Amino acid sequence: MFENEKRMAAMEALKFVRNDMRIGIGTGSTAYYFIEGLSELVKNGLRITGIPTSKKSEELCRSFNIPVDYNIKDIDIDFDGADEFDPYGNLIKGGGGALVREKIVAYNSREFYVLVDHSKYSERLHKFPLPVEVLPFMSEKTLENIERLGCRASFRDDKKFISDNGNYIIDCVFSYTDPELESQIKMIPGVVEVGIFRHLATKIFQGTIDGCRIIDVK
Ligand SMILES: O=C(CO)[C@H](O)[C@H](O)COP(=O)(O)O
Repeated sequence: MFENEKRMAAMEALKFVRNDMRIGIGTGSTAYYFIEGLSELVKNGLRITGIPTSKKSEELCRSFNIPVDYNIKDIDIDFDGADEFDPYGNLIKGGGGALVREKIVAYNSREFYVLVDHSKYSERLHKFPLPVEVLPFMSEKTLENIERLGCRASFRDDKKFISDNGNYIIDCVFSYTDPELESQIKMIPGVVEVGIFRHLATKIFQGTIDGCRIIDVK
């Protein structure tokens, strides 16, 4: 859905990539367009090092001959998609189950550029269930503890979905996903990471019917 908008967001963001940059490479269908476009630039001589946020994106990079290295201290810009964003640049991420690595890369990047289609915007985060990665150990209790915060929660694909880190994803339906929930959920033992990304995005590239809108996050 909205493939053209996703492609336009990715193409606009690619204009910010320069020689010798170390860049975070996201996960998902919008990130795919970014990786595809990046591979063309690399083919034409651009020198960059990529830090992929999932095994899938790493495989894609390698198949496109995009150099990959995880032993990088400074990441210039991270480019990734999102499931939902609000006017303050708060994000829900993890629809593809890659939230742990995505958050590590975003946190350690000087800039974090988010690539989305128009449908991802909400005045208040409520449309997309909040993904939470949890350890398998006593995960039923972890789910119960998360539900106590006021949501309906379920294991993704009845525990058949296993993250790149060997963990489960719990999808949590809140009537409103208050960004403040990030720290409350993270406090629960067994929780590895929460798909709320606050104070991380620096620019949002939102594909629209006739182009791409760039939002600078204050
Ligand atoms: O967080 C993610 C993966 O864990 C993705 O960035 C998010 O799900 C958006 O994906 P898409 O670009 O396919 O809509």
